[in-house]
Amino acid sequence: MADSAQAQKLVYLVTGGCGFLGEHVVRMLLQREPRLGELRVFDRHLGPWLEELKTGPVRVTAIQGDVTQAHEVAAAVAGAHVVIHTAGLVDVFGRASPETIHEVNVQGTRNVIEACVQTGTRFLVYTSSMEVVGPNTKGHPFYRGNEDTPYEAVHRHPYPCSKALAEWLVLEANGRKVRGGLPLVTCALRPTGIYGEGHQIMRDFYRQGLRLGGWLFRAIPASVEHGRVYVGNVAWMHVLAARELEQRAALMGGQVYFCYDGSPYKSYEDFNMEFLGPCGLRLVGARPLLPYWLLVFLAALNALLQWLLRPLVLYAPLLNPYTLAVANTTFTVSTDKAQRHFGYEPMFSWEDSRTRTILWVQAATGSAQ
Ligand SMILES: NC(=O)C1=CN([C@@H]2O[C@H](COP(=O)(O)OP(=O)(O)OC[C@H]3O[C@@H](n4cnc5c(N)ncnc54)[C@H](O)[C@@H]3O)[C@@H](O)[C@H]2O)C=CC1
Ligand SMILES: C[C@H](CCCC(C)(C)O)[C@H]1CC[C@H]2[C@@H]3[C@H](O)CC4=CC(=O)CC[C@]4(C)[C@H]3CC[C@]12C
Repeated sequence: MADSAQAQKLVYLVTGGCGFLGEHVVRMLLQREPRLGELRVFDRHLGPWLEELKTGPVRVTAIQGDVTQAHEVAAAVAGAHVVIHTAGLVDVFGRASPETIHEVNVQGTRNVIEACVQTGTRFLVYTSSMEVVGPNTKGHPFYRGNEDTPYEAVHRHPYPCSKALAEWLVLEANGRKVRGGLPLVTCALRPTGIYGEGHQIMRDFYRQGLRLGGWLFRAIPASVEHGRVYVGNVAWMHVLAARELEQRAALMGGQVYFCYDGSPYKSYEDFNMEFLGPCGLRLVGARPLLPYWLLVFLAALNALLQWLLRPLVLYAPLLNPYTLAVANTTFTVSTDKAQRHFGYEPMFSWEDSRTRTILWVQAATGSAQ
């Protein structure tokens, strides 16, 4: 990546490259990174769609592996110029144990950092989350906040705890000497709730609506705003950050960036209706149909049932005390830090993002009208 080697082809590694975000990062790199010579896609579960990418001009190497296994990570990282670490266990529903979440998100990230240090890879972009900041357990609103907005970040749930610790590890590793003696340069990107093609929870809401005869029932007041960002823009931000890390190492190294775009500020449910509405669903109620205390009770009941049934069956509904608290607490970002530090502008307008997502929901659910 030095001046004398402008034409040098680079090796990128994307961990979690077959996930919702990871697939978009992989495709974005292939479309928008002209210096890409080889793209390594590392995931526990490889997607069949990778095969079609292997016929293009860039060498695409699919690596089935587990980030919790240090030797597998080190083998994948060896010889890579840049690592984009998106692999993670995204679980706020109690499907996995706290230990497993920690193992994948924290130990997995530690393994990636150590592999960079041991093998001489200098540039690491980490997919963090808004959840490392909040919403906190006290339900304090974070209204149009930026990376410097003071906020009492208090974590109890295993997922935000693990993301916060992993992010800290990544930022703390900035400046460590890698093999060969040069410094590691790291940064962390913090998406808010990501939406777009491949968003499984959106599909779950659609199916839930169908089961209820095409109706969804408002549970959260429309005044509670929830930050959302389109997956294509999050992917683009990763690609740009990775590209600029060397030239702007002093500015970007050790920094965090919220992921943002022109998506409107709305409640979680009203935002989802931007896509589910055109697919035939209706949201009933200008105000929540159930009193909040009843939702709290139902969420607690779900948590109790999950605990009681665990020896027999996995019961993991969308509503639990944690998801209710997140959905019911305003958390929106307003920042231009990524633009100032590495020239990020959203690649997709809100209209494009909306259209693409609607087309995906329609195709994924066979709901085109
Ligand atoms: N979905 C969202 O709204 C947000 C996600 N994030 C972060 O973005 C990243 C990607 O999330 P999504 O794409 O939504 O999740 P996802 O579950 O679709 O993708 C995660 C990928 O990581 C892989 N993976 C999981 N455990 C692994 C392991 N032990 N070894 C190797 N690969 C493993 C999975 O197979 C999957 O392909 C995660 O780090 C998550 O914390 C951050 C903010 C919001
Ligand atoms: C599933 C929740 C909505 C259910 C509300 C109910 C039961 C009342 O209808 C989702 C509300 C907010 C979501 C989370 C948020 O977008 C932030 C996230 C960031 C991440 O890093 C991972 C995903 C998530 C925790 C996301 C998960 C679903 C919600 C809790």
